[in-house]
Amino acid sequence: MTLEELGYRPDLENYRKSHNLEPFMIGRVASEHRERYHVQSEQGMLECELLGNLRFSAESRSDLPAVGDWVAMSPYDEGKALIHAVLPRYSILERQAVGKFGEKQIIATNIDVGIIVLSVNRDFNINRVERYLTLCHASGIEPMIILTKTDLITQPEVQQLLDRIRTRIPEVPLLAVSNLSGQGIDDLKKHILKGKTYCLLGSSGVGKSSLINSLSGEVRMEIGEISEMIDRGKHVTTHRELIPMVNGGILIDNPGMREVGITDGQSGLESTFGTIYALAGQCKFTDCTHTSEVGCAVLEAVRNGELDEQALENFHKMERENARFTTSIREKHKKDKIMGKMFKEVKAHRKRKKF
Ligand SMILES: Nc1nc2c(ncn2[C@@H]2O[C@H](COP(=O)(O)OP(=O)(O)OP(=O)(O)O)[C@@H](O)[C@H]2O)c(=O)[nH]1
Ligand SMILES: [Zn+2]
Repeated sequence: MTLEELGYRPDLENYRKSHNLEPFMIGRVASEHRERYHVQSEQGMLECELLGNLRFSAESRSDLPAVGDWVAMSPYDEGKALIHAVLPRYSILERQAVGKFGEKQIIATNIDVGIIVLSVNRDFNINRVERYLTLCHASGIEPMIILTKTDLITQPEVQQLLDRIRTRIPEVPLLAVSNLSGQGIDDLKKHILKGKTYCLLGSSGVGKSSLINSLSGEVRMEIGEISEMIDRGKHVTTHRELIPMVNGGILIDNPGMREVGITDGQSGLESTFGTIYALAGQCKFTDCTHTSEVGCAVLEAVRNGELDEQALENFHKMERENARFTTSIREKHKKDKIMGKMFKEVKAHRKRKKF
């Protein structure tokens, strides 16, 4: 695969040139496991480790390579290379780190489009779509919405559901498909573009794996598993999370991606709830919370049917979660600072006492 086919862009090449990275080989991280990486390059899949310098200069885990990253490498053995640098990311999908309150964990980077998936049956839930939408907006990812399993209901019913989504979310591309009958799949394929990177966001069981099969550019036994010739011709199966799609698109699918979204504190509310923010400008009080105030333009819009009440409820809920998350980050930074100060004092004390 050429770098362009992997999604390489002119701005990345410019960065490479202006930062003396021309002698290095460029590749894209396809999987990561305990600081060992599989990197897709024009020479095939390489097994990579970090150059010591890169690890020691990293201030946090997010400075280390993640799936989707473009990296500069130097090969040192057949099929092996050292990673020297991570090129700048144009989008980052992250979530609150499990068990570490207030800390973030990168799931994947350099994604162009987030395909938000919901199905016509049990999973039909516009609040959840708004959550994924907010996540996309906060991450620098362009959203699109796919309603799946349309074969389970009649065409007018499908249209009704699409209309319900449309009234709440007016501007995001919206399509309906069935993985079973294939209806709408050709239309969806037209939205997949060469060199663009996609990810699928949605609850378990909405049909993400089936969509990957429908949109996958190659015949595969099991998604993400491929055989590669590495280690001097030894044939091994590696887990790969950059999946070729139709028309030359690239799909990132990794375990973290399947868990992202629902409880993550993220900003980006302004983009998802643009209508509410616009209305808020007309509220009587500048610090209006849009809950019970007199002269609240948002509540007025709900009363006269301009704004969906559920959208406002969802907004309030997400806003509260976001506030909690922001507070926990602030507390963590404060704690880190206190710990740092204590550490310094102990060091100075030891120096004075010479032990
Ligand atoms: N009727 C119908 N069933 C579908 C369609 N797409 C997927 N399914 C079924 O829905 C179930 C879940 O589909 P998956 O593709 O595994 O869903 P998923 O989102 O990948 O689920 P996770 O792997 O748990 O995240 C399977 O039994 C599929 O056969 C569809 O368009 N129509
Ligand atoms: Zn208000």
